Amino acid sequence: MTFLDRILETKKQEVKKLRSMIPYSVWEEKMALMPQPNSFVQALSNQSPLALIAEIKKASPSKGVIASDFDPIAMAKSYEAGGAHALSVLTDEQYFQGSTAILQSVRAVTDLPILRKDFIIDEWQIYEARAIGADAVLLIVAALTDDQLVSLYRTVQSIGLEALIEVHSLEEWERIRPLHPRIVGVNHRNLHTFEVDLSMTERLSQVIDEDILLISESGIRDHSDVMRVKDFGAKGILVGETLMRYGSEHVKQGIAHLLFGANYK
Ligand SMILES: O=C(O)c1ccccc1NCC(=O)[C@H](O)[C@H](O)COP(=O)(O)O
Repeated sequence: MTFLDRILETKKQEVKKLRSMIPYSVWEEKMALMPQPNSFVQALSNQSPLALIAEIKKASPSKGVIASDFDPIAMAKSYEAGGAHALSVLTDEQYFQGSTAILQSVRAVTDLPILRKDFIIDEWQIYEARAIGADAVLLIVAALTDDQLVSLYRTVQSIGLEALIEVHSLEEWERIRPLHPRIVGVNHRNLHTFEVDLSMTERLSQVIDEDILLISESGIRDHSDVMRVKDFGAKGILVGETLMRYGSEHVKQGIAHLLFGANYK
């Protein structure tokens, strides 16, 4: 069993339990009260030098606890003040120490578009995402069959959310191409070994259509990495650990260093 299989097995059990506790009608009522989602794609388009999705991430399977003094609200405010164009919030509890409550608390303090970062396998999670204030959800191609991808993507669109569809290989890109996504995430982290390979963006940017917003994800450590993926063709980056390690007091400067380099004043 691979690590991804393990996560998906846990997720299946979690969703089964939650589905039996909270029926769809609860989300339907809550969704009706929510304001229109903020467009993730719009917020990330045409940004210079590229768009930044800043991630709120307390811990991860590859690194353990990243932020021991985790304060998601302070972090969200600092990300916004530092110029992030959108936020990503981990809601998986078991492997990332995230939660839907964290996403809701972040929603209350920012108008930036929020991506619900989780292992989405069931439409129930998409309705929940909309009801708690997310504007977009992550769909990981490696975690889904073609039928699931089509059906979950349609559900996302039917309730006015957007999907960041994440690929790790050329084969996965070919699987989602017929969906004509507007935004695609290329994840540099191998989900089995956790190794990070930035050249994944280079390889995939050669085949991903020019008009698609290509977001480079994972393992981006400094300005030279940012420039590297930008040169490869990325239009945006998704960064968690590097920014989280600055802490909310220093992350504004961290974003400037990441995007503009050491000479930034
Ligand atoms: O971060 C992990 O260790 C991880 C392990 C297994 C599956 C997914 C994982 N991360 C999810 C992400 O996609 C990252 O949180 C995101 O791309 C940010 O990465 P980073 O900047 O390296 O924190």
